[in-house]
Amino acid sequence: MSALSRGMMSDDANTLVLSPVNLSAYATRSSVNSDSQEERRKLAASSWNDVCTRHGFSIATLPLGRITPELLARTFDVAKQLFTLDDDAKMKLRRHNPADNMGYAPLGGEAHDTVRGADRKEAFNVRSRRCHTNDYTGCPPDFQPVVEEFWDALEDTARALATCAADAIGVESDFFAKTLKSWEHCTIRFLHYPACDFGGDEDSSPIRCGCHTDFGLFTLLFVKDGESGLQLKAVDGSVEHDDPNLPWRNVQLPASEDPNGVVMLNTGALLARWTNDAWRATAHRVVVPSEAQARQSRYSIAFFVDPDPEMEVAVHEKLGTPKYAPILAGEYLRMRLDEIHLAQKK
Ligand SMILES: O=C(O)CCC(=O)C(=O)O
Ligand SMILES: [Fe+2]
Repeated sequence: MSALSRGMMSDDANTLVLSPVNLSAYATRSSVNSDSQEERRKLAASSWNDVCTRHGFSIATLPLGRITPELLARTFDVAKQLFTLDDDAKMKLRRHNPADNMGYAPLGGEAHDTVRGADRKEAFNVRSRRCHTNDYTGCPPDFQPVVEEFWDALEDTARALATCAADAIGVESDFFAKTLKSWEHCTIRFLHYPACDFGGDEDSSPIRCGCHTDFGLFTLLFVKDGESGLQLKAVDGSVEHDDPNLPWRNVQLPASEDPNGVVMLNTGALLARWTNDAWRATAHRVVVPSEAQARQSRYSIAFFVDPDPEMEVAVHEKLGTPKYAPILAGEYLRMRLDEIHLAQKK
């Protein structure tokens, strides 16, 4: 467990301790629609709203719906087995291209930050089995069943969070959730950042994941053992991308949280656009903060939640004069994915 990620420090210019938001009233199905349930939902929506109007990152404690610490641990185990395959075996899992965004993506395949160079990460992407054929040939035997169980749990929870987001910004409860039917554009991305050289400080060390904002509605991010390295820029006003005037801040979990029992929630650029910038999309990156961190692997799992591609993303009339023209969700995602792959070719 990383001491760095669970320090006793409070917020300062260099660190941001993520606020826990209690979303269980949304994630746990209850047949009883009691007043207290209603109160808990209101509290959840308003506390998530409070974070997201400042920056997009918060945490929720597991279990959240069917996402339990136990299922998460099993999922990390199979992901680790996959990344521990030898290089030849992993190259056979390579099905990654901009059009389908599935399968293995080797080291050096993506650059978010063209100045710092390619990300020091390898990834394996899985998409909804209802719309896509994930090819698990060559994966460890338990990978597919565990990942499918995890996917189903993620879907349920993401739908609940979409409802909470709509309540939080004061539009119809199903405003976002009704755009999540096919899950066609959602992706689970398993990430492994292997051990690497340490250059003396984070700026002269390899970048594990370059500066970016997530594209979609929101991302559920799980970081094994809460390993450090994640940094963000808490934005002010309508800044979405990397503003050189804002400092990078190290993300920390509250000391009271078990790092393997939380999920980080991160709102994406599409949601910022959809809420007319009422909610933030926050630039973030993963660096190598110390020699000790450089010496070890870092594992994380991101579930990128994107509306179905044919859904129109138009600012709700309750959210003021639209700053953005309506766009189809699929068109928007394609535009953002192309940006990464173009940057990589530069
Ligand atoms: O691995 C992490 O902690 C963050 C990964 C991330 O931001 C991403 O893949 O979009
Ligand atoms: Fe991200």
